[in-house]
Amino acid sequence: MTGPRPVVLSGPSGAGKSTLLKMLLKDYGNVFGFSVSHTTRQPRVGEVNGKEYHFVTREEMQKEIDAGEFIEHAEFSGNMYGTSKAAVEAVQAQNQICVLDIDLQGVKNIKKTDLKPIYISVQAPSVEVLEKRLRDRRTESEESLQKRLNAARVDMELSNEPGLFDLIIVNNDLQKAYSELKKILAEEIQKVQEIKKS
Ligand SMILES: Nc1nc2c(ncn2[C@@H]2O[C@H](COP(=O)(O)OP(=O)(O)O)[C@@H](O)[C@H]2O)c(=O)[nH]1
Ligand SMILES: Nc1ncnc2c1ncn2[C@@H]1O[C@H](COP(=O)(O)OP(=O)(O)O)[C@@H](O)[C@H]1O
Repeated sequence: MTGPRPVVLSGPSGAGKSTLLKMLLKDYGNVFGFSVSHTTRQPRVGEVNGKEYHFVTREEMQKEIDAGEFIEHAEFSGNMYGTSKAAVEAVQAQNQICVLDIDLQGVKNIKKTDLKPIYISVQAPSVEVLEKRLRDRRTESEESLQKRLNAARVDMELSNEPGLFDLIIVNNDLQKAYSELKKILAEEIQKVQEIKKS
């Protein structure tokens, strides 16, 4: 049996992907499972190894990439990020909808695989709003913030490419954005809930 379709959440750093994902996992904890990526960036305060990310060194990650253990990987803002085969398989083994939070390079590389997810881009209403959200989040140094804003400008432009995403959510009002997200996922959520009931 083929499991439920995975979901890709992409979009600039600070657009609200993790916030929306947390809401989904809170409301449908049994239906969705997060694909825990690997990264070489430092953990933020409150982040737990194995939960938000597998925090690894560049050497460790390169070794696993060379061993063919990754579906995709990319360099973002001076760090490596990647989705291991094991991360996706762990979620699929539970018959859950696998959610991947990946950048645009990841989206392009996932398109070359047979994963066939629903592609969703989460965008902020403007670069100015994005900058304010990132500053208020207080997770980034000034250097890291500027790198993210530069990447965001590129993301905002390239994400409009026709056919790249199934849906672009402009996250202005959080509840509205969440409703849009739930709406596009409704059919898939229902399928999983029915399987779990039977
Ligand atoms: N290609 C790819 N991108 C990833 C992966 N994991 C996270 N990212 C992206 O890396 C970027 C930075 O993520 P992070 O450092 O957590 O910062 P945040 O998005 O500001 O919370 C975001 O655009 C994520 O979507 C991955 O496994 N592969
Ligand atoms: N609609 C919104 N309005 C105001 N602030 C928001 C909204 N959505 C998210 N935020 C805040 O913006 C910051 C960035 O959101 P986050 O989910 O961390 O983004 P991402 O995961 O895309 O990097 C967080 O501090 C979050 O609480």
